[in-house]
Amino acid sequence: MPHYELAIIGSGSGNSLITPYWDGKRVALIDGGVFGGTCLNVGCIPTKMFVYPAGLAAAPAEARRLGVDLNLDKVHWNGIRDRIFGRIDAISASGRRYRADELDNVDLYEEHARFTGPRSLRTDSGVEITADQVVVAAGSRAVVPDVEGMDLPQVHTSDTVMRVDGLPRRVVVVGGGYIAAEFAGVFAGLGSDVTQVNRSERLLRGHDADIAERFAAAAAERWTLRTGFAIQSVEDNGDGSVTAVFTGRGGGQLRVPADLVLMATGRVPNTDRLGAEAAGFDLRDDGILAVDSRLRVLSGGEPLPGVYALGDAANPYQLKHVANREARVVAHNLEHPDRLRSIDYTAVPSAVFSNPQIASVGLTEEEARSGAASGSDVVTALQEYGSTAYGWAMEDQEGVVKLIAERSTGRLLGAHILGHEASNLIQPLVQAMYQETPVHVLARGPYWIHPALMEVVENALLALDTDVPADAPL
Ligand SMILES: Cc1cc2nc3c(=O)[nH]c(=O)nc-3n(C[C@H](O)[C@H](O)[C@H](O)COP(=O)(O)OP(=O)(O)OC[C@H]3O[C@@H](n4cnc5c(N)ncnc54)[C@H](O)[C@@H]3O)c2cc1C
Ligand SMILES: NC(=O)c1ccc[n+]([C@@H]2O[C@H](COP(=O)([O-])OP(=O)(O)OC[C@H]3O[C@@H](n4cnc5c(N)ncnc54)[C@H](O)[C@@H]3O)[C@@H](O)[C@H]2O)c1
Repeated sequence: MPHYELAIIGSGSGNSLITPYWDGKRVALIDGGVFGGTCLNVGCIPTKMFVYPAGLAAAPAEARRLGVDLNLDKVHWNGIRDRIFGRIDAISASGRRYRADELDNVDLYEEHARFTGPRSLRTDSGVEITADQVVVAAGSRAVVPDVEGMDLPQVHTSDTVMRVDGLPRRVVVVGGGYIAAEFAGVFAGLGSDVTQVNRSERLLRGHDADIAERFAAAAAERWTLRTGFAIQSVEDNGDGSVTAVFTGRGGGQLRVPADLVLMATGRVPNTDRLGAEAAGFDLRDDGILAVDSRLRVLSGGEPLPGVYALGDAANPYQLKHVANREARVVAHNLEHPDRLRSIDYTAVPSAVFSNPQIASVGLTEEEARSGAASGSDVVTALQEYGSTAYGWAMEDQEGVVKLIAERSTGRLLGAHILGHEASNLIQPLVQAMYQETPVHVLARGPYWIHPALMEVVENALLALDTDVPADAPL
């Protein structure tokens, strides 16, 4: 039975745990899927590599508003696809080669494994592995509802949709979350006829209501959006196409013919396939492993020494920058068991890379108002991109910055941006929340470049009606 000083399940964020500290120490890296995990192979990176050219392809429509006639000649889907995966597959392969062939101290097990105890595992081929320390970095996977037609070749999840041959003419996107919004933007931008269908009336649940509503309005300008319909089945039309069939809340039926159906109906942590019970690991109701602030897995409410978890299997954010941060904490704790450090989830931002883009951090207005000691201590500001000089240059009609702050302290409680470069514009607000910089200091202390688009953030900060001390920057 091979014994290791460290065993890691998952080669996504888990791969980064093998620092030089482990040189000369025996490490097992176990992954039953493609080396490098979700973000690299089927997640953040390839999706954004499609988002960018889709934005270019959508440019003629926007340029016309500004008096520039552009024509889109052709979108070379297969060329875009092959360029993207030519780069990604090579990175995955070289990472695999490095771990499998070039590091003498690391054994790569390319198969699924389950726990038989807190620090013992069995792989599908029957190899029994024990380790002094163990990390669960097993990620999450796409789930689709149990309805007829999910096995048809035209039905995809985010795992497979980016590799299809040829740009599909008619695309149905099922769902209203991040993945649905991003792929609807990509396919619509590249020229497919997209219909997005969501079960509930509201898209992007969990986002600030003003932002979600404005996104829905903007989306409906770019593709067909239907809400209040749940997927019932996908039917094979027998001619290479399918029909996605939906049931309405009021009982009506919606039938949408398509060449491709993307199921973007959520992701679940891979903890149900880990043998977590055999190991005695505590699971939360949402299936995530229960961990303490040092990211040690809990058993009966108590941390198991030397057993850590991170990423989508251990936090509800399902974001790569959170998994990366957790990996840094776990890497430290594995190497310094006598000086454990805690994870800090202050001001975790996220972005939806659709068209338009959304970025947010902190509380929504609803959350802030329901949580404040007094509702009157919450102030908000809504600043349109179109109210700033750069917004005039862009003739922008939909971008907006929404800020939520505490009146008495000037503390920023939440920031939500919809529009061009939202994922970049939000960063000073993330910093302010993290460093607890009052909004009047952030607005009036540092200089803001004129007439950059970032002025929309400065103006939103200035518009917040917070109490400003007499000696505040002018
Ligand atoms: C389409 C899409 C777009 C995304 N875009 C973004 C984005 O723009 N920004 C962002 O921050 N996040 C994004 N995410 C989320 C991000 O990809 C994840 O949060 C992140 O990759 C999680 O990393 P991880 O290390 O926890 O898991 P993963 O990278 O999924 O790694 C887990 C690995 O464990 C393996 N594994 C699981 N169970 C076992 C087992 N029992 N035995 C052996 N191996 C096992 C799996 O094969 C997998 O390779 C996106 C996700 C998707 C699907
Ligand atoms: N840019 C990013 O950071 C990014 C991009 C993509 C994914 N992600 C991460 O991946 C996670 C998963 O993304 P997602 O979009 O799949 O999940 P999600 O939870 O955001 O959205 C799932 C959607 O599917 C709908 N749905 C669920 N079951 C359904 C059913 N039976 N019929 C019809 N609709 C149904 C839900 O109403 C919801 O709108 C996200 O939580 C996010 O953190 C992040």
